[in-house]
Amino acid sequence: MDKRLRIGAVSYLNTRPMMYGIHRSGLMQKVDMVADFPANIAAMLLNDEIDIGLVPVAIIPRLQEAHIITNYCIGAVGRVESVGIFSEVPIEKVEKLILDYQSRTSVNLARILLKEYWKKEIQIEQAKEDYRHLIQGTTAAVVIGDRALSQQKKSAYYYDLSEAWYKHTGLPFVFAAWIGNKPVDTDFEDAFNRANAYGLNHIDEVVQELTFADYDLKKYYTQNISYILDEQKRKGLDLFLQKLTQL
Ligand SMILES: C=C(O[C@@H]1C=C(C(=O)O)C=C[C@H]1O)C(=O)O
Repeated sequence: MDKRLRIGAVSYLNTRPMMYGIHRSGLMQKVDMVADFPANIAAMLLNDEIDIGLVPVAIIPRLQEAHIITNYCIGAVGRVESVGIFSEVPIEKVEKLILDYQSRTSVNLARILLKEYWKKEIQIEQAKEDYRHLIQGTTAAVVIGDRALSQQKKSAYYYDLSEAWYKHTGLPFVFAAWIGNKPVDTDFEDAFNRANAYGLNHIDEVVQELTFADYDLKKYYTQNISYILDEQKRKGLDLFLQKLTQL
C-alpha cells in the first residue's frame, strides 16, 4: 500500500530554506504539504491530521508518540531576532505580558525566563487575534516570526528570548523540530534529510526569491536561525522540556 504522508510546516520566512529543498526533491510526489502558523501545525499533529510536522517543541509532552526526525530544526545560538518580548518601557517596568496566539514554544520560554532570568512576576494574558496594537505603556507582548522581525522597527524595546536563554543557560535553543506522531520509515527520513540539506546549501537562491524590507534575510538564515540539530541543541531542548514541567 502506498499511502501519502501528510506533512505540515510553519509558514514563516524561517522555514523557506527547508521548503526550498523539499519542493525541489522527489518527495513532493509522495507527500501532501500544508503550511500554517506554528500553533495550528501543532494542533494538526496532536489531532493526527498530519503525520509529520515542523512543530513547536513545547508540544512534545502532549504527544502520545513523538519521533524527532532529521538533523534539522528551527534553532538559534544566541540572538534569533524573530522571537522576543516587545515593549515601550524597560522590562523592569512591565506589568502585563500578552502571549502570541501563533506560538506554543516561545510563550513558554518567556514564562520560564521571566521566572528564572528576569525574576519578575507579571500578569499574563493569552492573545486570541492580532494584539500588537496593545503594546503600550506597561503592557508588553511576545511576538514571533516575520511579524517580530517587523515589530523591531516599531517597539522601543526588544528582548530577544533566544539570547536571554543563552545568557541564562549557556545553551542554544530549539524552537521547532520535524516530529512524527508515529514511526517514520528510514528511507523517507534519509530523503527528507537530503531535501532539508539541499535547501540549506542554496541560501543565496532562497534569498533571491524573496522580498522582505524589514530585515536582511541572508543574515537571518546564516547568523540568526541555526538549522542543525546537534548535540548542544539537543541539550538545550532537554533542559527546556525539563523546565516546562516545572512551570
Ligand atoms: C524562531 C522562530 O521559531 C518559531 C517559534 C515557534 C513557537 O514559539 O511556538 C514555533 C515555530 C518556530 O518557527 C520564529 O518563529 O521566529
